[in-house]
Amino acid sequence: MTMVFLNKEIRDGDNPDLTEERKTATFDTNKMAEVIYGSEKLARRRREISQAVSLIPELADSKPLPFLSRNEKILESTRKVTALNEHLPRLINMNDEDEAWHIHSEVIGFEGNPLALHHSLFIPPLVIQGSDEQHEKWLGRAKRREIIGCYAQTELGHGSNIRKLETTATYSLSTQEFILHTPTINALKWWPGALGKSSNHAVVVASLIIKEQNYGPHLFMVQIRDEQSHEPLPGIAVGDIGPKMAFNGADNGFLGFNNFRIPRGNLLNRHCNVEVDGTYVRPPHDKMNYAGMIRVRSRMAAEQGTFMAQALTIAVRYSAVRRQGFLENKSQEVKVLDYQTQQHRLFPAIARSYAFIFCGFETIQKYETLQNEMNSGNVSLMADLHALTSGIKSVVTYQTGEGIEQARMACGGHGYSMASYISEIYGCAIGGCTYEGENMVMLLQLARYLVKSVELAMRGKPGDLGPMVAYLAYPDIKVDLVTGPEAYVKMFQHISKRQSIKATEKFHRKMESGVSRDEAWNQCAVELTRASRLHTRLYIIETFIRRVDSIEDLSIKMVLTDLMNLHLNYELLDVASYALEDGFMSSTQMGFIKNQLYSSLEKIRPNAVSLVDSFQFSDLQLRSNLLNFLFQVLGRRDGHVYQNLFEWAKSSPLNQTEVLPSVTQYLKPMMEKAKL
Ligand SMILES: CCCCCCCCC/C=C/C(=O)SCCNC(=O)CCNC(=O)[C@H](O)C(C)(C)COP(=O)(O)OP(=O)(O)OC[C@H]1O[C@@H](n2cnc3c(N)ncnc32)[C@H](O)[C@@H]1OP(=O)(O)O
Ligand SMILES: Cc1cc2nc3c(=O)[nH]c(=O)nc-3n(C[C@H](O)[C@H](O)[C@H](O)COP(=O)(O)OP(=O)(O)OC[C@H]3O[C@@H](n4cnc5c(N)ncnc54)[C@H](O)[C@@H]3O)c2cc1C
Repeated sequence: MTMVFLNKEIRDGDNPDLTEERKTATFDTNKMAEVIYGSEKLARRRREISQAVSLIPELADSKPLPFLSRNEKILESTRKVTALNEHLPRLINMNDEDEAWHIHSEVIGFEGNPLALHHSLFIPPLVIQGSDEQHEKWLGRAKRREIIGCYAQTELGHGSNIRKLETTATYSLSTQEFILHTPTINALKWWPGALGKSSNHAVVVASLIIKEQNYGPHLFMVQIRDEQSHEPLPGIAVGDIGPKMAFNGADNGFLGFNNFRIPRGNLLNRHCNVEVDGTYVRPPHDKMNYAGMIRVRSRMAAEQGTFMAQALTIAVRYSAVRRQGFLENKSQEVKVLDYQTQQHRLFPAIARSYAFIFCGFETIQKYETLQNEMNSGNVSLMADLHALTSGIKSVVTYQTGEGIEQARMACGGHGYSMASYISEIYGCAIGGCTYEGENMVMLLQLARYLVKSVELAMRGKPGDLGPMVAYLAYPDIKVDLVTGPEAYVKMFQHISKRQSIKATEKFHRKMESGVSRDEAWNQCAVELTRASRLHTRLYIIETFIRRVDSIEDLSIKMVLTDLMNLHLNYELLDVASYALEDGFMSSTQMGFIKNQLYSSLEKIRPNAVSLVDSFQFSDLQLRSNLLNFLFQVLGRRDGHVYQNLFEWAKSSPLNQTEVLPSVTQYLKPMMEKAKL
């Protein structure tokens, strides 16, 4: 029997400690899910999809993944994703990217799979950069998965500095073909997901050469394997790059070309072209070929927010059933969630998860606007969005890594077991600090934009500043934090503005002292990245406040206001030294922030479990469902952790035999020898 309470999912048979938590909720988790996922329909669809998936046995893991070899992992992830594809048209709206993302993370989890990049990095550049004719030729086939593709940009020797990619695509006037070539070992493509063994096509980024002139990186559609035999085509060397920190269900690969010819029509040419006679037609923006990267980065805030939310769901539920030590009542040990230190570890990270997801909605919408504008030839929004998403991808990936690691530690010893699933989530999420632009490199991209903006403000042209950086020209007026969120924003604006100005002035001083521009930039780089982080954290705070302001349901608004206040105080405390330094913040204000922070922890405590329940991750998604497979068990919705941990241990292949060969071959002879 299911008891209906504000939190709609209280079930008989659940661990009573968790049931108790769910009863103290002051809001309805279904309603909160609507806020998290953007609408009643989206939240409901997620639940419906999870429910439907749970009824299809072949979509469950057939074996516990941590116990599998690399080959078995790839086989299993491929089995699941192909089985999923069979069911997909019945389960989701095939045109809805959110539904597709949800069902894949539900079924595949964090191991990766050979089609993940096909949908997220092969089809999108084809859509963005391909002409109508090229869509006609490849898009349908790709969408129907007649062909499998990946995105091959990074090389062994270069990832960040795309202008120095060494793979060349030389236009041959006589045959009207491009000749792809890998001139050195360093020029081998290296890292692309699903390139090694699964893909038979790739969008390849190579330097376009026409009549010995280098026109920089361009995108080409390249078939790399035979469609029948799946053997590499002559002139192609391709393979897997070996095991990684995570994503071991996917075959990240290498790729080399030996004067491999492709037709002229394989240059993705919606925005640029090479005509038959070798005339180059420029795109409307120099960095048009980088647009796909803006797209992926714009999706990373929401993506990473949900990664962290999954780790926190596991850690918070576990913290409510784990009892250890005493507070006042010496007859019963307390839930570890009652310790202030535990709350301080987990609750600010919950707030960040919400903040990143809300911020993610805004960036995805901004990207969609950019895409529409680009389609009609307007590229004026590109620079702003490039700067914004560069900062956001860097800050959210780093803070998500911190949050997931705290979630792991908050689970004590069991957090270190793969039964927690947290290490797998961490391995996947932390890759985000590197892929789609190494974080420092991307922070420095945003810094270029901030420096230019400060220079505009200094030249007395504040009117030329975009809305995102208008605050750089605001006067400094002291604020009283008691007055609420707006005062926090103003305090943060002051801190961010001051750091941007300080870094810019330092940069100018260096140049004035005779140091070259590039060298001066490098000597200020740490200060510049600090400016970028502050600017981005300010932006995230503002999106959180905007989202909470827009909510009508009072019970939801109240708990999200608590969460937002926690976020504001936690973030400001973290950067307070910047404002204490110039006296903009007083030590009294600092004390106020700390007290507010501790009081937010207390306010959130009764809602903690329901705040993570609201993400509505299924046990399958958290790999906590022991019914389908003996797999990770710590974040189970029903809270029955201990008996399932024991089952998990029993399922270890090591326990399938009492005496291991390691004992018979080595330990026993050693002990026997010692007895002689
Ligand atoms: C379940 C789990 C699932 C999870 C599934 C996980 C899957 C993971 C898949 C991963 C895929 C990948 O990693 S794919 C590979 C991704 N690779 C990257 O992201 C590479 C990062 N590097 C870059 O983007 C570039 O090289 C960059 C750093 C920007 C430098 O480029 P350049 O040298 O050409 O440019 P610069 O000289 O520095 O700058 C020149 C100007 O161009 C502007 N500029 C630069 N990029 C711009 C852009 N995109 N849009 C607009 N403008 C741009 C700058 O602001 C400058 O403007 P001014 O200031 O006005 O001059
Ligand atoms: C899980 C995963 C999946 C990936 N998938 C793909 C894929 O599908 N397709 C693809 O093409 N690529 C992929 N990549 C590659 C990825 O995009 C690159 O690794 C990434 O862009 C970083 O580039 P790099 O390896 O050259 O790092 P480097 O640039 O070599 O970074 C090394 C260090 O140098 C520093 N550094 C470099 N340049 C500067 C600078 N200008 N200023 C200051 N510091 C600097 C960095 O901050 C870093 O600390 C993937 C990578 C991973 C980890």
